[in-house]
Amino acid sequence: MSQRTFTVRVPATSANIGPGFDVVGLSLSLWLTLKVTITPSSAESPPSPPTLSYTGEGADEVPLDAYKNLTTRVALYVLRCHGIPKFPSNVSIHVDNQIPFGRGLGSSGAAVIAGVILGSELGQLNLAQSRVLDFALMVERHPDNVTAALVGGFVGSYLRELDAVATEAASVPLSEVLPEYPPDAGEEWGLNPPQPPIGIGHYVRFGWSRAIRAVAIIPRFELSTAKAREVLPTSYSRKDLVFNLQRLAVLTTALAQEPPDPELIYEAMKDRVHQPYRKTLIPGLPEVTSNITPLSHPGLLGICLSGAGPTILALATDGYEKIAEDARIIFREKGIEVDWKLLDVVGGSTIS
Ligand SMILES: Nc1ncnc2c1ncn2[C@@H]1O[C@H](COP(=O)(O)OP(=O)(O)O)[C@@H](O)[C@H]1O
Ligand SMILES: N[C@@H](CCOP(=O)(O)O)C(=O)O
Repeated sequence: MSQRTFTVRVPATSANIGPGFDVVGLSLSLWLTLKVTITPSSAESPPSPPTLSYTGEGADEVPLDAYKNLTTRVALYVLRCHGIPKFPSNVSIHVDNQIPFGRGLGSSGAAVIAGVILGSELGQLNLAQSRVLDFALMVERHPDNVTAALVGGFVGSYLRELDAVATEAASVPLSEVLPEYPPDAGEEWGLNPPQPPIGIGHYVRFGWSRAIRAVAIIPRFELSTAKAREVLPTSYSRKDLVFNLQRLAVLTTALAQEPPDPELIYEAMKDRVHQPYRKTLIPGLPEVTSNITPLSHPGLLGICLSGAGPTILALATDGYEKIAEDARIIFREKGIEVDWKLLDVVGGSTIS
């Protein structure tokens, strides 16, 4: 048997786009890339556990132990669900990552999608795209990032209502889906991990005007998505829900129109479901989103928190640098330094 190599690429994502909390996501031109080599065992190359190397964003903090790293733990979960108790021998994985951790640009969603695809490739399982999504949704329970990272573009998704048995399978604690440590010497994990119900996630890809680019203004601090979800209320007023539903309905079509209409989009990117609560964690958020407008910044269409933050996403057709530099000034007044990147909407995950 000869050496096998393949490459998995998964894009960054920006979820919510204002009113679409846990519903819409946009794939953006920063990539998580895995280069995988599987060398057949031989006298010169005896079986060995997977080796991981890592460059780019998060290189100084990401675990390189395959039983601790999110991507490889997800891959192992997929393998175990298919009756394969461990990684194949002699797998080496080099990860190059452009997606900053904990900034609201979908780094964990990308790592999860990469892990499911990795598991499918290592086990030669040939998982269909919808099944990849099912596995990803067992780990990352909101569909917006993982769906956009998998299929690419501007995407809306929902989770199917599950029957009682499937609900139980899908509500297993993550620690059981992804046990963190290898089994003790001489033992193997059982082959009965919770299987994802079939067809959990459903999505549709919206149109996207080719004129629109994304300015990501990225504060130099991390905010975990879990922490940014803890501050959200468990119930909302009808007024606030209607506010968001009205805007989301308009936004999904407005971002496909040529030319895009800033007056329509700026208002349609406002939100009352998550951003008002997250401002306590992101000093400067309300000032940036209310002081940078299409009137003050020609070319701007709309501005919102990217995912759970702290990154700010500005959609624009021009004036990118002024938008970013003025946001920098506002954040600096709050003692926060930022980096910014001009990004494009890209296609989804690939294996080559
Ligand atoms: N490429 C990666 N490999 C391994 N773990 C990752 C990778 N990307 C993200 N993670 C994990 O996900 C965490 C960030 O997830 P999260 O808080 O949801 O923020 P984000 O908005 O970046 O998705 C990181 O601290 C790290 O533990
Ligand atoms: N809808 C989620 C999206 C989280 O995205 P991330 O990129 O911050 O992980 C939320 O707003 O909590």
